[in-house]
Amino acid sequence: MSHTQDFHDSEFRLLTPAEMGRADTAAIASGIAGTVLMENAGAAVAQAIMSRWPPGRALVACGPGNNGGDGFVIARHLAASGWQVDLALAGERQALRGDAAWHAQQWQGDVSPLPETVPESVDLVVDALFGAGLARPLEGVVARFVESVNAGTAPVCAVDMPSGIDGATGQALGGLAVRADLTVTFFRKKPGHVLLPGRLLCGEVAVVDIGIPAHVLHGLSGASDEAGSVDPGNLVFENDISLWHDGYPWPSMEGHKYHRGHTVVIGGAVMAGAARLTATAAARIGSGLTTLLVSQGSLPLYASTPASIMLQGWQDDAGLHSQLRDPRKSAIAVGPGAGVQRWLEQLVLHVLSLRRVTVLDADALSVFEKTRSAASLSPSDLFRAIEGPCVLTPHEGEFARLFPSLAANGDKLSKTRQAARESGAIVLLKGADTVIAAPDGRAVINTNAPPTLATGGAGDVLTGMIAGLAAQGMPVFEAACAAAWLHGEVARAFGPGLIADDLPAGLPAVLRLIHPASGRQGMRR
Ligand SMILES: NC(=O)C1=CN([C@@H]2O[C@H](COP(=O)(O)OP(=O)(O)OC[C@H]3O[C@@H](n4cnc5c(N)ncnc54)[C@H](OP(=O)(O)O)[C@@H]3O)[C@@H](O)[C@H]2O)[C@@H](O)CC1
Ligand SMILES: [K+]
Repeated sequence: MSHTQDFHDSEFRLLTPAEMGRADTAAIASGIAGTVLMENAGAAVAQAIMSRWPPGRALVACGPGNNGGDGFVIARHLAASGWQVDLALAGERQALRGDAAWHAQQWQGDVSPLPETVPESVDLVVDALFGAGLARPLEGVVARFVESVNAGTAPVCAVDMPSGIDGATGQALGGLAVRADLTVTFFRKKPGHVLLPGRLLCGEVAVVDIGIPAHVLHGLSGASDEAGSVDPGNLVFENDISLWHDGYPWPSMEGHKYHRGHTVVIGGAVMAGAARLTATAAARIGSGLTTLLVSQGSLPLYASTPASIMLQGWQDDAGLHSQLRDPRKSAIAVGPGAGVQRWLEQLVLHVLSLRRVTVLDADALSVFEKTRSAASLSPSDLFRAIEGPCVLTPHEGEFARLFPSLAANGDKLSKTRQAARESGAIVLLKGADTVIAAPDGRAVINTNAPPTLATGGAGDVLTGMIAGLAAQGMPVFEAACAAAWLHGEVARAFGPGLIADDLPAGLPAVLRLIHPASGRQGMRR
C-alpha cells in the first residue's frame, strides 16, 4: 500500500459508515436511483438467506430508517419465494421517509409493532433494525427484542451490521447488540465487521454488490487536491496479501547476503528465550544476516542460539555502540527480554539516533512509562527521539503505558491512528484484531490471528519478522502488515498445540504458498 500504488478500489478497503453514505450519494449522483440501490440491497440479502436456509417462517424486524427499508424489500422477496413472513416495525409506518417509505408501500403484507420477544415458531430472524445510522444505545422495546433474539435459538441474518454495533468502531453502543449468524453488507466491509467485538457478533460476513460503481471509491476520504486525488493516508484496509505482495522482498538470483539485509537483535541478561525467538524469526523471514548482541556476561545464557545467528557479546556501552555502527546493519530490534532498566532507555535513544529501521517491543516500550520512577524518561522523550523509520509493537498493557490518555477511551482503530500520529512511529497494537497505523493515517486491521497465538513468545517472533522484512528493504508499514498476516497464517496452518518456537519453523510452508511462483496474489476467506 505504498503511496505510489492506487489501492482506493481494493476489495479489502474498509469504509466507515460516513464514507459509505458518501458512496451512496455519489452513486445516486451518477444516475442510480436510491430506490434501486435499496431494491438491490434487499434482493441480495434475500438471495443470501435463500442460499443458506430452507423456506420457513421469517420474522423481519424493521427499524425507522433505511436499514428498515431494506427489511421491507427482503420481506417481499422472501414472501415471493414461498417463505411465511411476519414483518414487525419499530416505530410508526407513517414516519418512514424517502426510499424506505417507498419500499414500505410495495409491501402487501401486514405490519405489526415490534414484539418484546421472538415467537418460538420463528425459523429465522432478519435484523433490519439499525445499520449505518445507529446513533445511540438500544433501549426500550428494541433492547428487549434484541435480548430475546440473542437468547433464542432461531438463526439471525443481520442487514448491513448487527443492530447495536457501531460500524465505525465495532463497539456495541451501550453494550447490547444482535448476535448474528450471517451479516450481509453492501459494497465494502466496514471497520465494525473486522474489529472486536463486532466481528464476533457478525457471524459470517457476506459483501454484496448493489450497483455502486467502483469509481466512487476515489473521492470518499480525506482532503482532495485540485486534481481530485485523495491522500491515501486516510484509507483503512483489512489485511491481505494483495496489499503488500508487490513489495515483498523475495530473494533474487542477483542477491547477495548483504542485499538481503542485516538484522540486529539486542538481548537482555535474564530472559534469553525472547531475543532468541526474535532473532530466529528475523533469519527465517529472510534477513541475510542476523546478529544477536548481548552483554559479555550473559553469553552463556544464549548458548543454545541457532548456529545461523551470529551471537556477539559487548563489554560496555562504547562496545555496544561500536557494534551498531556499521550502516549495513539495516534493522535493529530492541525489547524482547531486555529487562526494564535505566540503561535500556539510553540504549533505545542511541539506537533511534542511528536512524536505521528500529522495532521497539515489550520492555523497550514499558521502560518509558511515565510513572515508573521519578528519574525515568517519559513517552514524550521516546517520541521526540523517533526520527527515522520505527515500529512500536505494544499489546494493550504496553500501549496504556505509552499512551495513557488514549488507552482509557476511544476505539482501537482511532486510538492506534492517534498513537501513530503522536509518536511519529508506525504503531502495531496487538490483539485478535491487531491494528497497524502509520503517522499519515493509513491503517490496516489484521483478521487472521487464531486464539492459539495468545501464547508466550509469539510477540517476540512478530518483532523479529517485522525487523527481518524491513532489514531487506521492505517499506516498514508494509513489513509490519506482512509480518502480522504471516504470523496469523502460520498459526492457523499449525493448528492447536502451537508454541512460539513453531512460528519461525512454520514460516517456510506459508511463504511457499504465497511465493509469486505459486500464482497467488490475494486470499479471500
Ligand atoms: N448507504 C448506502 O449506500 C445504502 C444504505 N442502505 C441501508 O441504509 C442503512 C442506513 O440507513 P440510515 O442512514 O437511514 O440509518 P439506519 O441504520 O436505518 O438508522 C437510522 C434511524 O434509526 C434511528 N436510530 C438510530 N439509533 C437508534 C436507537 N438506538 N434507537 C432508536 N432509534 C435509533 C434514527 O433516528 P434519529 O437518530 O434520526 O432520531 C433513524 O431514524 C444502511 O445500514 C443500509 O442498510 C441500503 O438501502 C443500500 C444503500
Ligand atoms: K441491522
